[in-house]
Amino acid sequence: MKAFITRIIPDAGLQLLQDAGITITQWTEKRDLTPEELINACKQHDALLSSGANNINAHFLNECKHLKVIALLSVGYDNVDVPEATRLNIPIGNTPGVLSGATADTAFLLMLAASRKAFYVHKKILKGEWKFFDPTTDLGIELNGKTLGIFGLGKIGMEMAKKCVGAYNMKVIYHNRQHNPDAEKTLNAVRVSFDELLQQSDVLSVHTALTTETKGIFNTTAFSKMRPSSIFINTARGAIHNEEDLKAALESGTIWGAGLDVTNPEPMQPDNPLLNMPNVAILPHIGSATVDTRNAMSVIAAKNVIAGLGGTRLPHVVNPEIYQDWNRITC
Ligand SMILES: NC(=O)c1ccc[n+]([C@@H]2O[C@H](COP(=O)([O-])OP(=O)(O)OC[C@H]3O[C@@H](n4cnc5c(N)ncnc54)[C@H](O)[C@@H]3O)[C@@H](O)[C@H]2O)c1
Ligand SMILES: O=C(O)[C@H](O)CO
Repeated sequence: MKAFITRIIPDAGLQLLQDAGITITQWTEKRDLTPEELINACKQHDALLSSGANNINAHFLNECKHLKVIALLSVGYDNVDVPEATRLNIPIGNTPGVLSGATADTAFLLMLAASRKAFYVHKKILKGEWKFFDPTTDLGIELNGKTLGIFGLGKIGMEMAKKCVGAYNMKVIYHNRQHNPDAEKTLNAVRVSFDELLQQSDVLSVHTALTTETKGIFNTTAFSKMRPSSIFINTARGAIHNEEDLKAALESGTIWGAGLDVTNPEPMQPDNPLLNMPNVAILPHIGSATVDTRNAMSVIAAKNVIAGLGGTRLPHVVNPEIYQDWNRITC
């Protein structure tokens, strides 16, 4: 059995695949594969282990319907046409849970960096302007006792909420499809409507998946309901906010600041004005990028590949409905 891997992954995952007797090809170039290159590579393999950068759309899936499994090295799967994969009986695996702490750390880092204009004043040092800290424009704001609003209180949102309560005794409100009884019990979190989340948050942190419902939901209308002193954080997916509307809200003082680990499109271009705004902190989608977390993700992804190639249920499957009728699985 042969697996194609679209980026360099940690040895922990590679070792598991090799121990299972799977022949591996890894894409090691510093650029992403083109769609055609990905299809051509997958035609020679039985399984795909994919970074979030690949567009697993209906065209790809129909060209590569022989694949026994597609294991993502991510928890998000908005880059995959899941209904089409399900129709073609291709199990899709992801890596939930193990990256929640690291991604919440990234949201926390961005919150703090935006609140103290840290990236902006750091750039002043690089420009030889250490002495020119301007108390009329460069002062930050504090977070102690402020209200944290979480949009999408799942695994990562919960980790972010815990950190903010622990560090700054922040009050937690959230907007979610369902109640989160754990957060309500342990953090006194209060579930609110979307409008209340916008109106009451001092820091609003986005932790939902990108779906048709959440795409572009943070637009001019949403920003106009937020507090002028508020900070918008997005570590989920760039397309959940409208970048032009965010820029306008920051320029006009409709909101105070922003921290982004995800942009739309990615990569963000170096001349993007957001990169030079004082109250904005931007990172290049590094949410899960720690040695420990990437090791753990590679192990889950490898286990998903091994299960898929063995014709058994993936430990972490996005489309479990394909297992409703086991006879439909072709091994
Ligand atoms: N920056 C990064 O590197 C990075 C790393 C990991 C995950 N992510 C993103 O974070 C997302 C969340 O990951 P998670 O593990 O916390 O997922 P999760 O499923 O545990 O949590 C998502 C929560 O959002 C809620 N939700 C979904 N749609 C909603 C809607 N329309 N309105 C309100 N709530 C809604 C869900 O009910 C759930 O509670 C992923 O889908 C991924 O896109 C980014
Ligand atoms: O969804 C995820 O896990 C991250 O964004 C990594 O791509």
